Order: sequence, then structure tokens, then C-alpha cells
Amino acid sequence: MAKELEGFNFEQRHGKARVRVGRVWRSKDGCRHFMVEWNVNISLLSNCVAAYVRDDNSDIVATDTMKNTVYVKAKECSEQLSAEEFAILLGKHFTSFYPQVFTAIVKIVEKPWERISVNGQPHEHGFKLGSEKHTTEAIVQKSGVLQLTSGVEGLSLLKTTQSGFEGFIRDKYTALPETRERMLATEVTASWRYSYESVSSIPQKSLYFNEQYLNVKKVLVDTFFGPPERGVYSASVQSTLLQMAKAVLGRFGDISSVKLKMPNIHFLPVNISSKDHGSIVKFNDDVYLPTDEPHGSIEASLSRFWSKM
Ligand SMILES: O=c1[nH]c(=O)c2[nH]c(=O)[nH]c2[nH]1
Repeated sequence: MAKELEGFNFEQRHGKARVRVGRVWRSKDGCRHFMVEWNVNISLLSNCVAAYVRDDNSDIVATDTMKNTVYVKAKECSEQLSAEEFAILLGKHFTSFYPQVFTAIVKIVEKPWERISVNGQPHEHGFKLGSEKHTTEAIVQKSGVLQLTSGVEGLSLLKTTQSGFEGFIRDKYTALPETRERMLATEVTASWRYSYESVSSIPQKSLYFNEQYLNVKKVLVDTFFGPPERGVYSASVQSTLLQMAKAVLGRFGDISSVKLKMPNIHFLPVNISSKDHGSIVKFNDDVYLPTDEPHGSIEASLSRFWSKM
């Protein structure tokens, strides 16, 4: 909230960033372990202008206290919960416990620890790190109004064919040949906004948001690749991105908008020729130079008309 201060507009927030917490839960018989590793970011919007203008800290929730609260609440959660539920729980705590705090913004990035299988059997307490990360952001108001966003980051996808790029603007700066045959590689960052508008209206089903995270990820991935044998032709990253976004909104009624960032990570055709021997490597959709920079950057968001986003 902007405030007038000595003839200026003034906005402030404070919080604790990168609070790392691991939490283990055990099954009733104690044999099977479940674990998460979270990186929590807290930002509080509160009435504490006196600290800025008058050296009066009496309305400040210390960021050290915020950090401690993450561990206290993690300890109190005796049942496994999703990052979304934990973010909401923290947001509810800060906005209800402190009269000064009117909004809490809690972001969590979950490390992809996955249960390991040994000899084809899921291990009771062994995990390995996967690749893409589950993210969430809960914005909780004192009134209970909620904005909940979830997402995935670092989802690397690649297909070796069924991709092309033709018909783009050609001018004196253009060197890129048109093609109907190329590699398509990207690292998807997606976020989707849930339509639940208050902390009391979120689904009560245990681990619902973890299930939705897996469902959304599957729809994104399946749409990117198409059926296993034929695949699906991509006319551009832009076209594939929109199909992925539409598939998410088409499938999940409780998602009101989706934002996708899909860098075009180039695999350059390798052609090498020497003065003496002429062409020594001639590209035939086989040998590539993988690169990470520069890369195309393509992003878009799609929301329902009735969405508040
Ligand atoms: O799918 C693509 N979209 C672009 O906008 C673009 N630009 C480019 O050079 N290659 C590609 N590929």
C-alpha cells in the first residue's frame, strides 16, 4: 500500500528470504519416511513506517522471528502437507498473530527429492534429487482473502524432430534458414493461479496441491511432446506454448490463469570445412552444437475472462 511521506509516495515491506527447512514425517509404524526440503521467502506488508521515519521499531516483526516461525510451524505440522498448504498456514499465522501485519506474501521452492527404488522396490527412507522444482506463492490478507499461485521451474524438455520455423520476416538482417526439421529444446518455467479466493475455500483433501502439481506438469509435458509414436508438429515455440497453456486451462477448472516462459535453447547445426579437405562435417540433422547463450526468450500468459488476475 502506497503512503504519502514528506511529499513522496512511499511503499515498504520486509521479510526473510531463503529460509531453508527440511521436514521428515514417519508412517504410523515408523518404517516409511516422507520428506520435503523447502526454501521459504516471507514478505510482510505491515504498519511499521515509524521504523523508517522515527527510529521506532515497536511495530516491527523481526525477520529473525519470521525465520524461527518457519521452524516452529514445520515442527507443529504433524501430518505431511503440500508447500501450498504450508505457505497459506504461514500467511494465516503472520496476518492473524500480528495486528500490524495486513498482508503476508509467502513463496516456497521445493527441492525435488524423490523416493529411490532399489532392486525395483521403493526405499523406505532413501531419496534422490530430481530435476524440476515445485514452486508456490500464497498472498494472504488479514481478511482471509487469498491469492494462490503454483508453478514449476527448471523443466527441461527436448525433442529431436517434429519442430520447424518458417514464414518469419525476412530482410537484410535475416540469415536464419526456414526449416521444417530442427531440434526443439526449452526449460519451462510455468506458474498457474488457482481460483480459490479465500483461505477457507481451498480443498481440504490431503496433499491436493501436490496432486495438481503432478497433473499440470503432465499436461504441459504431454502437450509439448504429443503422442509417443508420432509426436506433434511444432510450428514455433510460440505455437507450442499456447497449446500447452490452453491444455492446462482446458483441463483444470480451478486454475484461472497460466503463465509460461519457454526459452528457445538452440542446438546449432554443425558444418565444418577445411581449406585442404573441403567439408569434413556436413550437417544432416545429426551433429549439433548445444548452446545456452544466446537463447530465444518466449513467454506468454493466458487467463480466463472472469479471472481476477
Ligand atoms: O520457435 C521459434 N520462435 C521464434 O520466435 C524464433 N526466432 C528464431 O530465430 N527462431 C525461432 N523459433
